[in-house]
Amino acid sequence: MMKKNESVTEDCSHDRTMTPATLSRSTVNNSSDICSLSQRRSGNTVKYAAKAVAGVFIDCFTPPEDDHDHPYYQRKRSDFQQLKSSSVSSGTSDSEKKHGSVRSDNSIIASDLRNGKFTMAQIYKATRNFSPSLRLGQGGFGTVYRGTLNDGTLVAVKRARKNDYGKHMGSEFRTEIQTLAQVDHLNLVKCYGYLEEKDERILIVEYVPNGTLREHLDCIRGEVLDMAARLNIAIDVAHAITYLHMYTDNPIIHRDIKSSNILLTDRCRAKVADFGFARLAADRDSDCTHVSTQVKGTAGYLDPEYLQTYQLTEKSDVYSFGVLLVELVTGRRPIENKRSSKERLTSRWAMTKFTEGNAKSTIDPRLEATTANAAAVEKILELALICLAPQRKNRPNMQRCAEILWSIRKDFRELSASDTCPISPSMLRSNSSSIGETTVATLVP
Ligand SMILES: Nc1ncnc2c1ncn2[C@@H]1O[C@H](COP(=O)(O)OP(=O)(O)OP(=O)(O)O)[C@@H](O)[C@H]1O
Repeated sequence: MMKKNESVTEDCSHDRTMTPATLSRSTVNNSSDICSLSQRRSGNTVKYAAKAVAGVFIDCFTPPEDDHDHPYYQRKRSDFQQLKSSSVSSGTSDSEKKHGSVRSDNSIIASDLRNGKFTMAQIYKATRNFSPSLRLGQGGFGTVYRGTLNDGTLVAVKRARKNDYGKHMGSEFRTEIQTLAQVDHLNLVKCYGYLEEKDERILIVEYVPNGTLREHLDCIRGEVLDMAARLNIAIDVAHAITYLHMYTDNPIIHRDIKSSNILLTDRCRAKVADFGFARLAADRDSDCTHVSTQVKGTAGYLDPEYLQTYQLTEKSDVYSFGVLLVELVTGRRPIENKRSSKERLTSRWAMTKFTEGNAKSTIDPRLEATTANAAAVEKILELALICLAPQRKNRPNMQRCAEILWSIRKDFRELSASDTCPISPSMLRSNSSSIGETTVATLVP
């Protein structure tokens, strides 16, 4: 029996190693983000402010530990039983047996995917031979295409890159499948099926039509997201991560929460994608509080305590979520290399401004200057501050984040309804808190 705090050291031999490709996408293993850690260390007054604030707030944010019965979260796993029980490694050579009842005309419908009754020929048909015109994007795993099934269902077909790192890509593929097979939530991208055939590895997931959150914040897609949409997105993501942490068979740590992994629907609701790095957390029922593992994630989003200790808990996702909240407020990327050194690390910059009582200077200039927006920004940054607490014990859990965001959205809606005047200067200077009983202004040196 493992003692509390004893780490579970897992076999990381299958983990993706650092490659020029992964580095160029800012996805790091270990050392490259140590640098940003030391940057964060130097002169980081925000950390100490965060620590102080988080310390005081800890009581307010101590979650009901065993509240797994929140009515919002429903478990619906039955659809995925087949997926789960299927063997990922089956059928590279025994294709005939595996795909015995594949449709002769190479057509394909959604239930075929779930039942594993499909072949590469059908995938070629659905993607028109992986037509470049259907290419949706490229990531660490490979290239993503839009596909159309015979019943009209649109799907995203993720085709693993074939290269020297095949072995590692294969492990990433399996990680993604095993994780996806467990989850079923409105705010998580659904997995429809997967296929391993010869050197092809194909994952077919729900098609989410409206690009990534990052594309929207960069204004290369759609209209500017207003504050109401940003709050909805934050809440959707909080629900998705809460589900992963609390309502799956085994808790799942996403490990790569970031704006480019948040896909948007036509109505700008969020679905969290890309479980390639996901790691099953320590079993809820065991005494173990963390898993020890090679550091993975994306620069700018990585939990400093995880970087130092290699110990992964759900609170690492909470930290990344804090970075995401700052992105939603500021519109900036977590690391902005072209800015002055004070502004390069967006979270540090925004938290410093917030604790100085100058949250207004961090607001995305594309957002309208209204009192409702200004008030929401104050409260979102306040939540970000505790999510970004250097020590995980001082961070709220995701369920608590969702609750706080509900309350921020409620206040925002009420204020918006009566919001006809632009922001008053005194409002922008105010740094008072509505989270918990305590006023942040009184805690900041
Ligand atoms: N389910 C989907 N529906 C629609 N488009 C998608 C879907 N999944 C991915 N995409 C598109 O394909 C691109 C690449 O996705 P992918 O998940 O492979 O990598 P990524 O998340 O961008 O990068 P990384 O591998 O570094 O996390 C995305 O940026 C998005 O534009």
